[in-house]
This record gives sequence, C-alpha cells and structure tokens, in this order.
Amino acid sequence: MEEKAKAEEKKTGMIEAWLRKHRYLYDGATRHPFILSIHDGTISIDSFKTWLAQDYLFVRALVPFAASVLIKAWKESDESGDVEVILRGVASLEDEISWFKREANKWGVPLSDVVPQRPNVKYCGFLESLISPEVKYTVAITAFWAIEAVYHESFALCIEEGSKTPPELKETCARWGNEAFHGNYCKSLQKIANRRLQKASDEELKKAEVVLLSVLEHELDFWNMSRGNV
Ligand SMILES: Cc1ncc(CO)c(N)n1
Repeated sequence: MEEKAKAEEKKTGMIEAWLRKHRYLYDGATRHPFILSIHDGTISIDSFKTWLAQDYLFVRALVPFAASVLIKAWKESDESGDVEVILRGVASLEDEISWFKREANKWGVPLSDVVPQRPNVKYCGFLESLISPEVKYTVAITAFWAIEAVYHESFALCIEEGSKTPPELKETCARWGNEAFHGNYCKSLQKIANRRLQKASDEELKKAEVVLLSVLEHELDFWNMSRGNV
C-alpha cells in the first residue's frame, strides 16, 4: 500500500480500515445463517444445544488465552489502564462459565460428556498458539477484540427491535449483545488495539491483520458447526 494511505489509516484507526477492507468476511461472521435463524425465530433447538455445549468448551479455553493477554498487557503495555480493561473481561468469564452450566441444565444438555467438534478443536488450538510469549501484545489484543466483537455484533442483532428471537433465547443473546457491558467492553478493547496498531511496525501490522482474518474464519466455522455443517 502507498505510504501516505497507510499513514492515514493508522491515524483514523486500523481496525476500522481492516473492517472496511474485509467487510465481506466480517459480515459473514456477524450475519451468519445461525444468527439470522435466531433473529427470525426459525432456529432449530438442536442447533442451539450444539452451539451451547460447544461454546462452553470454547469459553473454558478462552480463559487461559485471556489471561495471557493480561500478562502481555502488564509486560508490554504503554498504558497501565489496559490491565483493568482486560482484567474485567477475565473476571467476567467466571460468571460466564456458571451461566453455561445453568443454561445447559435448563436445556437438558449434559456438559460432562461434550466432545469438542473439529472446528472447535481447531479454534481452541489457534487460541493456544497465541498464548506463546513470541506473539506480541498488539497481535494478541487484536485477536481478543475480534473474538469479542464478532459475538457482540452477532447477538446484538438478535435483540434489536423487530427481531423475532424466541423468548427463551433472549437472555442468551443479551449476554453478548448488550451495550452496557459487552458493547462497551468491545469498544474499550478496540481502542486499545487501535492505539497499539498505530505504533506498530509493518511486520507487526501484517501479523495482526492475518490474525484478525483467522479469527473471522474460525468464527464462521464455529457457526457452521453449530448448524450441523462441519
Ligand atoms: C466461538 C466464540 N467466539 C467468541 C466468544 C466470545 O466470548 C465465544 N463465547 N465463543
């Protein structure tokens, strides 16, 4: 890319520039048929149960990744406030795991026998690869933002006015779709990511963009898996 254009994008926000550039893939991950089927009320409960059980395993694997981002922030960040933002996210995962257990119980999904499906195994393996100290804070925080943003944007659609989301799924959607916690949390992560990307080297920028694309692809595969298309 031309140097001047790149400098301009860094100034206005790398994340926004990447979302424009990769709009098609981003929309694919945030407007997936699984989400649209919740939004229009046609979702099959089996798909929902599959998603619930698989996402429980995913969230358990998200804990060590989130903790690794926290460590990177503590070691590498130029702003101490980053640690609080990430810590809030880490802390909320405990409540999230309890919620999965309650929700699974409500739907009669036995979490103790859940076997992770291939897309889930791959996604969790990808998360684990990002834990490595060789992965820089800037790259890891970009991934973390993307992981949370896809869920927020997806589920926010399902609680929009006029959506036909089944009442028994509203609480699930509000968990990730709400502005008060999750929306603001994503905004804070995005701000950190943009700040870091602004100062990043070309090589780091490239790595962060590749990681963002990988997250979007894994999210797509995860939704496909939930619909039974592995
Ligand atoms: C697959 C997936 N992506 C993102 C999130 C956000 O926490 C989640 N729970 N599961």
